[in-house]
Amino acid sequence: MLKVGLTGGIGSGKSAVAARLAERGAVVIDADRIAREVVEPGTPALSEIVAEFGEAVLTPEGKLDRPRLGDIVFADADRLAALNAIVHPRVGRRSQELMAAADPDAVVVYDVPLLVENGLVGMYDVVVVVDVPARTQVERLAATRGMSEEQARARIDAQATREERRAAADVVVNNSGTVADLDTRVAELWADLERRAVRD
Ligand SMILES: CC(C)(COP(=O)(O)OP(=O)(O)OC[C@H]1O[C@@H](n2cnc3c(N)ncnc32)[C@H](O)[C@@H]1O)[C@@H](O)C(=O)NCCC(=O)NCCS
Ligand SMILES: Nc1ncnc2c1ncn2[C@@H]1O[C@H](COP(=O)(O)OP(=O)(O)OP(=O)(O)O)[C@@H](O)[C@H]1O
Repeated sequence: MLKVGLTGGIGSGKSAVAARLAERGAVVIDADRIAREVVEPGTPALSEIVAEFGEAVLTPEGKLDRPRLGDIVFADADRLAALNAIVHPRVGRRSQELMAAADPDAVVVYDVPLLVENGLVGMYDVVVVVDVPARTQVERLAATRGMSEEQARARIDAQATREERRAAADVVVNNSGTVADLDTRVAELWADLERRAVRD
């Protein structure tokens, strides 16, 4: 098994890269998706979040009101740390379970935004960083998720810097160009990962 940690800042294009790697045969484990699953209604994590942040972070249907909680935690580092302490250990455990269950011959890609922030670099054979300037992150988050510049900047500021991420990278995928350019970059990346998988 080749274990690949795939990371990048919010809106950098990690999921776009992960989807293209999955098409080529990689097993992709998506930390954002697991982070959603562990806070579904009825979970202990959701109860802990309500105890910490109050009923105001629930929708009338009893689900987590994600935009509301996002506005709270990305404006206050202490509150974000409190949320992370509830969610991250559960995401870590679940992702390890999925990794352990994957085909031993697979290229397994863990798509995780906070790989550098959470000190996970040493757990992977290869660390791939999807890299764009902050301005591009802001533009794409506005275009695709309707985020204001302020909301986008608050999230970017809660993450590692571009330099910190690049310093941790074995491979940097530049996603400043078009989607067609990204297809080419991912074809090169896949060839590189396959070479590494054979060597391992
Ligand atoms: C605050 C929440 C409710 C906002 O939900 P929302 O649906 O708006 O965003 P979503 O979860 O899709 O995340 C989008 C992106 O935001 C960034 N982000 C999310 N959580 C964090 C965090 N704790 N610190 C820094 N950036 C984060 C990532 O780049 C992520 O890809 C949610 O992000 C959350 O529960 N975060 C804590 C768990 C976490 O760290 N998840 C990231 C993967 S483990
Ligand atoms: N080269 C590109 N040109 C234009 N748009 C792009 C490009 N690459 C990705 N996008 C778009 O930008 C948005 C953000 O990309 P994506 O969701 O893959 O980022 P991400 O890094 O996974 O973000 P998050 O951290 O929020 O999960 C998506 O809507 C995606 O389709």
